[in-house]
Amino acid sequence: CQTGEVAADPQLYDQSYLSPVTIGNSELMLDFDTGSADLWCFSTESPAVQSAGHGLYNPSTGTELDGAFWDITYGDQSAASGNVFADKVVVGGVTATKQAIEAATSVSYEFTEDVASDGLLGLAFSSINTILPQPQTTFFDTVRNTLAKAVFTVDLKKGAAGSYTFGYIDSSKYSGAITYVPVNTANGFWQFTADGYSGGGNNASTGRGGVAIADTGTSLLYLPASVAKGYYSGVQGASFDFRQGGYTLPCSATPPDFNVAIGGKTFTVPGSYINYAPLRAGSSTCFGGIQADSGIGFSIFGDVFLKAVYAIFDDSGSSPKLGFAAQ
Ligand SMILES: CNCc1nccn1C
Repeated sequence: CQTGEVAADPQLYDQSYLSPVTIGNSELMLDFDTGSADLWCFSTESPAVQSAGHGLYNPSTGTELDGAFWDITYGDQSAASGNVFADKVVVGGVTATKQAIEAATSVSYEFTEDVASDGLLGLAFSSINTILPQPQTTFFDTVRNTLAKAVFTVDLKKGAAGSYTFGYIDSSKYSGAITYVPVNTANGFWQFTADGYSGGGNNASTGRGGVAIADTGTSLLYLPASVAKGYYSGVQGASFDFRQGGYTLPCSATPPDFNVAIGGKTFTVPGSYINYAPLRAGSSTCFGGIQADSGIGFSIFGDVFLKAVYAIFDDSGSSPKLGFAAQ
C-alpha cells in the first residue's frame, strides 16, 4: 500500500503552487490542479519558442498511445494540446508505472510565460480528461487502488511551502474535527455546496450559499456577485475596476476576515489573504483575493480559501466527499 507526500512550493504572490514530479527520467515542476483532469507537460516536442526556460519531458522513455491526442482550454482561456505517451510517474514516493502523459506540442502564452511551471497534474475526476478517442485516468485514479486509502490531501499556505499527501490524512496538519460534505461529480469537479458567507461590509449577504468547486489550480476565491460586492462595501478605498476586470483595494488596507459556512462549520479566511497582490510591481493598488463568479456558473474555492484550511479529497467510500478542517 502506497502513501506519499510532496511539497507545494508557492510562486510569486501565491499565484500558483508547484510540486516536483518524476516523469520517465525527468524531474519536472507541475501545478497540481483539482479543477482539471489532464496531466500535461512541456516536452521535447514543444516548439522551442514556446518551451524556452521550461523543464521538458522526453518521450523517448515512454510508449506512444497511437492515435491519441489531447486539447484543453481552461476557464481563463489559457490552452494547450499535444499527443500522449504512457510512462512512469512518481509523486512523493507514490509510483504509477504506466500513467498517461500528455506531451505538449502547442501551449498558449500564459503557460510559456510562467517559466517556473513545466505543466499541470490534474486531480479532478477522469470523466473530464480531454484525451481522445479514449479519455485516460488522472494520476490519482491510476494509483488509487494501490494507495493505503483512496484519498489525497491539500495543505497550501500563504507565502510558504505546503504539501500534498496521497493515501493518508496527516493529523498533524489540522486542528479540531474534519467536516465532510458530499461531492457532486456530474461536472467532473470536486463540487459541493457552501451554506453561506459572512464578514466584510453588509456581512457579505449572509445566508446565501451556493454551488462551489475546490480548485487548487485557481489562485483566487470567486463568489456570487452579491457576496463579493457586499464584502468590499466595507473596505475603504475598494472598488470594482472595469479595466482590471475585478475588485481592487489599497495595498495598505487591512480587509476584514471572511467566513464560509460549510457542512454546518465556519471556516475563516484571514483578511490579509484578501489583499492579494499589487496590480503591477510597485503599485499601491492591489487586486482583491475575493472576486465575483459572474459567468462561471458556480463559485470557485481557489488557493485564497484553500490556504486557510486543510482539505481532504476523499474517494475511498461509496461516493466521493470533501473534508475541511482548520489549519
Ligand atoms: C481549472 N483549474 C485551474 C485553472 N484555471 C485556469 C487555468 N487553470 C490551470
